[in-house]
Amino acid sequence: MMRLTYANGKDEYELLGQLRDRGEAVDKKVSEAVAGIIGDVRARGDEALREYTARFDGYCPEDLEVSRDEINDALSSADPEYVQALLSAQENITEFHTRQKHQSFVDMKANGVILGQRVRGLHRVGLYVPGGTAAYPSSVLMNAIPAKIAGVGEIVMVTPPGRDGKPNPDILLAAAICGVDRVFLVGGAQAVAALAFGTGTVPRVDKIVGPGNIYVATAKKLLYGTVDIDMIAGPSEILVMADRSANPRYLAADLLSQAEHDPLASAILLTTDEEIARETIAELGRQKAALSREAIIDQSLSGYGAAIVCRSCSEMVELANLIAPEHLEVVCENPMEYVGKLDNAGSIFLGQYAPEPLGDYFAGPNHVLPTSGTARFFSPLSVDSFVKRSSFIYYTREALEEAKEDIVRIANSEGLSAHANSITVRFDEQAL
Ligand SMILES: NC(=O)c1ccc[n+]([C@@H]2O[C@H](COP(=O)([O-])OP(=O)(O)OC[C@H]3O[C@@H](n4cnc5c(N)ncnc54)[C@H](O)[C@@H]3O)[C@@H](O)[C@H]2O)c1
Ligand SMILES: N[C@H](CO)Cc1c[nH]c[nH+]1
Ligand SMILES: [Zn+2]
Repeated sequence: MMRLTYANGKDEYELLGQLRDRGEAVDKKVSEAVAGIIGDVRARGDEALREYTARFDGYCPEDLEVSRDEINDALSSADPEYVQALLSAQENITEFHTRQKHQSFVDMKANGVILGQRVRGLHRVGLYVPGGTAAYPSSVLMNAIPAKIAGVGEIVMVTPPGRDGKPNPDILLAAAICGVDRVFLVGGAQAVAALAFGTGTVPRVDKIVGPGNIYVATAKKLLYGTVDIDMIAGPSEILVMADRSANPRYLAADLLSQAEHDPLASAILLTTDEEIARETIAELGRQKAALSREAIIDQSLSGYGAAIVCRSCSEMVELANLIAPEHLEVVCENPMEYVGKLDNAGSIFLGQYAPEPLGDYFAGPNHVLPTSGTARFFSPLSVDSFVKRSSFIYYTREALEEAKEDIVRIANSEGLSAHANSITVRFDEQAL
């Protein structure tokens, strides 16, 4: 295995370690500050929420909730072609996620026993949408659509106000399209705390989803348990596997698409062909100079980028499974052959015409994916992320009597005589 660097000189395994650490960076100072904000919002509710909004966002709107009229206006005043693009994306995302839906079931056995599982949407979910340049309408779709399909009772969105105290119109538009129920202009750790505890204004939710900066992510981590959370999404990642059939121009474009997200984003090329590696590196230089986010791209490529020349396709597969990337492109001949071998990736893009941004915006699968190597054990955001299951059991007297001895034996082996008694009391007058 040989490594051609975009800009630095680390070996493959040092790079892997760094990719994981990015997602785990816990800043003690930030944790302390966030714990303080959480405690304050819990104790003082809206008063604290307003104070932090004014301090961190520079302005606190009189009414923290965006009115229904304002949400509807975002839809009526938007560019119709943009609305149509979002509606087309919505259709694909809805179709894909509908396939994920699990039904409740009831199993009625011949002896009168009834067993079942009820699947229901969470009652109320909070959707965090970042402010600033990373406010992505597409992320509103990716969070709200599976929540709707799951049957969530109410979707409450929070997003920081802009410096003018107003919401981002594209975010409001996406909220209107997806049927988000309520929108509040609050952000940061204080918004997460408000959703977790409820304040006079912001209602308490069962689960908080959506990405955010270090303050938001730390608040979600600290409040997990008080409220459920989706995941802590770290900086974006793309890993591309390419053989000699690949086009370096496309490879570079796809790597840059994720590098532009964040200075901590990672863009790595694995290839069996040294010439492809060299040409892709040349293309990266040429294309990035023409893009608007060159400074971010430079930091991302030099910090967490690499082109690695592998001895074989199976070595590429081995390395891909080790890295467990958020996005994995397979730009090889017969890409379908790889699907069953790639165990650790958030989302896999197959062939020359499935570039990563297709998944970010349009194809249908979710773009909220595990990062920093957590694709080893986490899955993409899905309808399952928004449901709760309860099982139920009905037994007849006869069925319980038949099971009695087995249950009592197991209870006694655990030394739990009250458990055993709860069974025998129903059949034995002499029991307690
Ligand atoms: N993985 C994904 O899919 C994805 C998508 C979109 C955005 N993101 C990430 O979301 C993040 C967005 O960050 P952002 O800052 O633009 O928006 P944000 O909404 O996450 O954070 C803004 C809030 O941070 C708080 N804050 C700022 N400085 C603070 C301080 N000193 N102390 C306490 N609180 C403070 C403020 O309350 C402010 O409202 C980026 O890191 C981006 O990479 C990830
Ligand atoms: N690629 C991002 C997740 O890593 C999601 C996104 C939103 N908009 C564009 N891209
Ligand atoms: Zn993206």
